[in-house]
Amino acid sequence: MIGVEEAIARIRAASSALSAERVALADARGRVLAEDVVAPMSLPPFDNSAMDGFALRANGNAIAAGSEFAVEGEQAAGDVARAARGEACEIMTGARMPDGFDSVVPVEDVEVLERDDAQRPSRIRIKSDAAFGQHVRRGGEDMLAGAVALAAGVVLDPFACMLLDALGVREVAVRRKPRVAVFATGRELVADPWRELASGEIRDSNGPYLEAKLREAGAEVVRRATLPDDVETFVAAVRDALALGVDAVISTGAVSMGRYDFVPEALAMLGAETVFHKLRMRPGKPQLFAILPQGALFFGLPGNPISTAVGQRLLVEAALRRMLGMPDETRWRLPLAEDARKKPGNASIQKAALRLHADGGVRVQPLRGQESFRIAPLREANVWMLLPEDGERVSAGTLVDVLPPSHMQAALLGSGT
Ligand SMILES: Nc1nc2c(c(=O)[nH]1)N[C@H]1C(S)=C(S)[C@@H](COP(=O)(O)OP(=O)(O)OC[C@H]3O[C@@H](n4cnc5c(N)ncnc54)[C@H](O)[C@@H]3O)O[C@H]1N2
Ligand code: MOO
Ligand SMILES: [Mg+2]
Repeated sequence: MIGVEEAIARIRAASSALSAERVALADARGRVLAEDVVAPMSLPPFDNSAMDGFALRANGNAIAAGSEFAVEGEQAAGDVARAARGEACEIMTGARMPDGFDSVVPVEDVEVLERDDAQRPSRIRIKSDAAFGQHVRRGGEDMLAGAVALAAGVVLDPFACMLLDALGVREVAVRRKPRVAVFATGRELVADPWRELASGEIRDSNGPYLEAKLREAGAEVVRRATLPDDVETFVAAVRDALALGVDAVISTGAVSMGRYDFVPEALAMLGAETVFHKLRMRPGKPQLFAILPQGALFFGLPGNPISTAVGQRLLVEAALRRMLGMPDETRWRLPLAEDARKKPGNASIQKAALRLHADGGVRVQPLRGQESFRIAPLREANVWMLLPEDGERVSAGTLVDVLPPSHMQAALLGSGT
């Protein structure tokens, strides 16, 4: 039996970046850049005023309080470049600096001495010393044309899109979304939320959970179904999914030791190569990973809801990140808020909550109810923590691995198709 890190390493080795496609920036939110974006222009594009006030020519010198200037004309945001004339020019925030002007005095730091017939200031006195170049936003100060604006592998979240919109980038090369199929197995499962449960039945919660999390992680769920405990039906469903050209098939249930745990048999029938089955990890021990004949990946996640959730987060997301050309994830290392218990000999992945403490530090709080059937503690959870194989107690204050919420790494990935 292999450990968690070896399992992740094997999954990464089996996953490669998908092809790129060009899409309009407006449709690219949440997608992952496949190529660096080079800034086609500088930001700001031209020297402009940061304040409403008066543009002056300081010519490299400070301007003393009490200095007076004749004002000629005005320059508003949107006005074209203007040739230098006069000693001062009325200027608005965002307006292009007129040629030859280099400093701006805000309107509130100015006394208007005279006005023209249209009641516009024609002579001003500045109230306090002004520094050369003040309140001017220089062209290219934020970003220079030709600089790498965003690197390949970056998620186009709203911050990234704000930059690209400002740069006038119309189209970007992004990775194709991984296409996945999700099959929840078990004849006890009821997919239709309107149907009354018969004796022995439960609702399918893994299927909708996986669909939501896979989308959030950047995948497109092209098929999702609830299947009975029947190997032939399962094999047929996987073949149909492969015919749709999926990159991965993800199932839940039927990977343990029960009479109806048929997934290993189905994989043999499909001619798949099983890379691992069972990990030194709790919960989620019977995780299965295989490669289907056409190269699609197969994840057999154990049926208990928490085992499914940790398999998706720890294993499936490692593959999706490679497919999307994203950097492999780096875990956070944070101190435990209190002692945590675990079984020796197995890594333990636990429901946990990052909490901000009065001292300003963030600590990882292990939550009550770690059993793999318990989903109610997830109401409090915001991360998973991963404790090492050795030992049965990890004491408060120890730095532990934390898997951050995937949306914090993957931003708004796949919030719709
Ligand atoms: N004799 C042994 N029995 C079990 C072992 C073992 O080592 N020896 N391992 C246990 C562990 S650990 C796990 S995890 C589970 C894994 O079971 P399976 O992957 O075979 O899953 P099922 O048997 O189909 O279901 C397990 C459990 O989860 C519920 N379930 C399944 N699918 C869903 C779903 N879509 N939504 C909600 N709940 C679901 C199912 O009803 C069962 O209660 O095996 C242990 N047994
Ligand atoms: O490994 Mo199972 O997932 O403990 O419940
Ligand atoms: Mg079972």
